[in-house]
Amino acid sequence: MNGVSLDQPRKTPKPAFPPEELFRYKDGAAAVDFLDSGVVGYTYGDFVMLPGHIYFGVEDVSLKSRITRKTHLQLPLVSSPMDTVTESEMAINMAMQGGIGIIHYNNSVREQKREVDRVKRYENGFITDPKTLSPSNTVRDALEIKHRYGFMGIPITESGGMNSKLVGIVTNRDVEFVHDKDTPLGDIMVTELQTATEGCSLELAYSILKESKKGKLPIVNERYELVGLVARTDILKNRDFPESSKDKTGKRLLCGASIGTRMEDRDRLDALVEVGVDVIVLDSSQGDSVYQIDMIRYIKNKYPDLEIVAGNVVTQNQAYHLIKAGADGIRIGMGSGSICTTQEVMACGRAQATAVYRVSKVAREFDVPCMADGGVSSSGHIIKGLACGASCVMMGGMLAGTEESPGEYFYKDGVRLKKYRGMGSVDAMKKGSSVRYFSEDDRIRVAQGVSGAVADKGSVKRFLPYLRMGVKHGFQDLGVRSISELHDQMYNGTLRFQVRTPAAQLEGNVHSLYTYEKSTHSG
Ligand SMILES: NC(=O)C1=CN([C@@H]2O[C@H](COP(=O)(O)OP(=O)(O)OC[C@H]3O[C@@H](n4cnc5c(N)ncnc54)[C@H](O)[C@@H]3O)[C@@H](O)[C@H]2O)C=CC1
Ligand SMILES: O=c1[nH]c(=O)c2[nH+]cn([C@@H]3O[C@H](COP(=O)(O)O)[C@@H](O)[C@H]3O)c2[nH]1
Ligand SMILES: [K+]
Repeated sequence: MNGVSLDQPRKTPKPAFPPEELFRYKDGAAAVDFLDSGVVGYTYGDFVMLPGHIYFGVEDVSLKSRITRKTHLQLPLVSSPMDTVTESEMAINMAMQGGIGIIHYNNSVREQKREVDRVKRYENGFITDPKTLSPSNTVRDALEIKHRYGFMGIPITESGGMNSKLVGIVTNRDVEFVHDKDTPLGDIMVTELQTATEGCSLELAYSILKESKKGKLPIVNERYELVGLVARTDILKNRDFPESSKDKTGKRLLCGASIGTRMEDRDRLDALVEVGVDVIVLDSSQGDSVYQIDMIRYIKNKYPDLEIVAGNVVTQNQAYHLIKAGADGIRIGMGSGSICTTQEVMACGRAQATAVYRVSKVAREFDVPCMADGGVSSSGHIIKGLACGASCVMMGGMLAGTEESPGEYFYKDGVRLKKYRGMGSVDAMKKGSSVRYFSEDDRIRVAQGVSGAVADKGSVKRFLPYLRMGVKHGFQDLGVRSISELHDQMYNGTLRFQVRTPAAQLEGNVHSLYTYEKSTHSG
């Protein structure tokens, strides 16, 4: 043993034992021993992984991964293309934290295009919809904004709105000692303004701010109309996202979007490509169809560089067909989602852990990354999805109750909730997806999902870092420092699993308590 004193920091992470000692005993089972079974399907709750040897800190764990052959992520998390989960706000925040969001298509082409465009144009630091006032607004109005939103530094424009001529700025200092709250802002606003022109880089905007020692820098177009604002405090915030997912330009956030496999989806595709979509997800519960194969070939022919995630699949043959057609990523899951009734209604699907294991094994032969989609309700499930061979994990229900998901919060029985529905629920079909479900003469609607509600989860700005940390701790316990190491250990049998009996599953959860509180994340 290479003795290292306890209070000395370990500079280069190194196990305390050589490999033959580290893995001396074959305890538990290899993935192949149970997940390869053609008879029984297992899912995340059915098993646990046995701990490995810790020889590095959580900060040494890297969660870098891929969603397609060429699309890299810093965090292996993806938000599902559902109309109660992913629009631009979710996608921006997913990408800022190193993951990616897939904009749903239960909307018009114009709406979906606009959402993707918002993500692609987003630049952290540039405020595109700042609160503005006009010269005839009063000090009271300015104080009201400060009271409500907690900030000062309000651009004053002729009309009081954006895209109107900039005439001044009002800061804390200007209103602080004004006794008459009815004083018009036009009387006290600062009119000698330091501005930057539309299209300037964030670096330039920040250097102007630093030099001028101002708090806010209005951005104007060639007609001196206000088009944005840069805040000094964002310089600091900007440093909080060094790991965001960027496209080939290195500047814009990554963004995905889903489409279907009908003729009209080709127009949708063109619109999305126009605004720079990075990943197209072909959204179907049963991906192995001639429709999807035609669509993959069509896309690869028209846009050879556009990355495609095909699916959904749960068998090796399904995956093989889509990979042969040209898929760059595979999405796995049929009936495992929290809102899914597919297995019940269609009698088709597969238990998720077995599906992920079997499909990923084939996709690995072709170097095509897999996404484990659905059935995730804890950080442990994310770790298990990755341990079964997935390169990233897609979530719907986990993210639906966050501030960044579409929809408003409401209260039921004193609990703050947000609506969450399956894309195959009657509710969602009524909104638009019914065209995908029924031919014109088909009057009978067969729903494949339900509509419900999930509890408030706060902001993904806090929730994703919590999930990231939970996953990193899991990797540390397993003794693996990266997803590729996890996969290597799983395939070569070093990573050990164990199936849990129903009693063991109960034991592994909270039990025997009269009451308890469970917090999903701090803050
Ligand atoms: N992952 C899962 O377990 C499930 C997911 N979902 C979600 O629900 C939504 C809809 O899923 P699906 O119903 O599978 O959508 P889909 O668009 O793949 O299929 C709907 C119907 O349209 C048909 N169709 C598709 N393209 C066609 C074409 N070019 N010509 C003629 N017919 C065509 C299909 O065969 C099917 O009968 C998606 O958002 C999906 O992710 C629904 C059920 C299960
Ligand atoms: O059977 C289904 N009927 C539906 O209406 C439906 N809508 C979404 N999905 C799929 O469920 C995934 C999200 O699952 P979770 O909430 O468990 O994360 C999603 O990512 C989808 O794969 C559906 N499945
Ligand atoms: K289900």
